Amino acid sequence: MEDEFGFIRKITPKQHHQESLQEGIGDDAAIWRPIKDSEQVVCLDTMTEGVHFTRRTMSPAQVGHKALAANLSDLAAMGAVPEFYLVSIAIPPSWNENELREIYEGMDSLALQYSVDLIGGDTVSTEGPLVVSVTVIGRVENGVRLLRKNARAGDVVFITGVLGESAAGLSLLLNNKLSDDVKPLLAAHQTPMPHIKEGRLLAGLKQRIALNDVSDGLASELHEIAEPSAVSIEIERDKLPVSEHLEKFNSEQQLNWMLYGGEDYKLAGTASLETFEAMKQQFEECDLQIFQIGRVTEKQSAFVYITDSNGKRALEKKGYNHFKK
Ligand SMILES: Nc1ncnc2c1ncn2[C@@H]1O[C@H](COP(=O)(O)OP(=O)(O)O)[C@@H](O)[C@H]1O
Ligand SMILES: Cc1ncc(C[n+]2csc(CCOP(=O)(O)OP(=O)(O)O)c2C)c(N)n1
Ligand SMILES: [Mg+2]
Ligand SMILES: [Mg+2]
Ligand SMILES: [Mg+2]
Repeated sequence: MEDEFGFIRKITPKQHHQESLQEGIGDDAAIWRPIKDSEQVVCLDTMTEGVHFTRRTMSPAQVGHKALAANLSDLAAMGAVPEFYLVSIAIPPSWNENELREIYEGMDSLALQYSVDLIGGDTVSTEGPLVVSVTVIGRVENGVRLLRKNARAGDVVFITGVLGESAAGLSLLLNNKLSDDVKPLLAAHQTPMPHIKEGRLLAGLKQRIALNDVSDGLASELHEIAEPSAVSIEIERDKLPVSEHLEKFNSEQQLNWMLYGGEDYKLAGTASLETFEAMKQQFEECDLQIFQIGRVTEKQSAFVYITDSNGKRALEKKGYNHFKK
């Protein structure tokens, strides 16, 4: 690596897509003009080598893709349109300049699909593992609040896609079981696509909807809705859609990945039956998936249950947890 200034020059975009951008990379900070009648939405997620990826599980371009995708997924869970992103990267000596460029290429090609502009960041060296933090900024129409606390008794619980593929992909990568037929599972882990379009459809309904993206696993995300909403949630085992790519694994393994695997980046939420019917119709028209998997109940607060042929049991708030291993 020559020096950080040369590196920054190389990763600076030659053009931008958001007309609201006034000043991007190159000064002390970026400036943009918020669009009328909309509110700003912002979030940040980090990927650390050894925790979120290893050299064996992900290529540099995939690390870049996924770091941005995980953030876009949080904007999707707020129903927002993504506009800008910033990247902080802490670089150990073991990563060369080509690999770092590939990380940015991975981000860039995903960013292009949503016309999201890179407008800043920070570059530092470290003796620790590689750490990439991405901040994304977006907008949502005034007053749209797809909040975790919005669930109410009687609501339908839904998800916008199948779950468990990413965890299955990770398991195959870690156990070196790589054949052509598992490629979709590897892709689910390495290059997940955020459900921006789904989030925008949900925002467009202008109804009360509780929403969360699935980063830590369905069980954990449903608790994150149940707790602030002070409701309980019951899902049905038989209603959880099983990915065709998971069919060859046994039912217990499938369920474990679906409930606790995480990094699916699909959306999970609740809405009234009436809103859900409207949702279903719009998703169908756009050829997008949505599945009803359960109901919100009012009994005891903040429990999540699953029912199957053996009856009903409580689901722990288990899933990926950085401080419990
Ligand atoms: N270190 C931190 N400092 C400040 N806020 C944080 C920090 N970590 C997480 N948060 C905030 O806590 C909330 C939950 O974060 P998190 O569980 O990471 O959500 P998600 O799974 O959607 O990424 C978010 O509002 C996030 O911005
Ligand atoms: C090598 C490796 N081991 C384990 C995992 C699994 N994993 C790491 S972090 C994580 C959860 C999601 O990351 P987090 O930082 O909690 O994102 P957030 O919930 O803030 O979006 C999972 C399932 C992985 N991706 N790679
Ligand atoms: Mg987070
Ligand atoms: Mg989230
Ligand atoms: Mg998490």
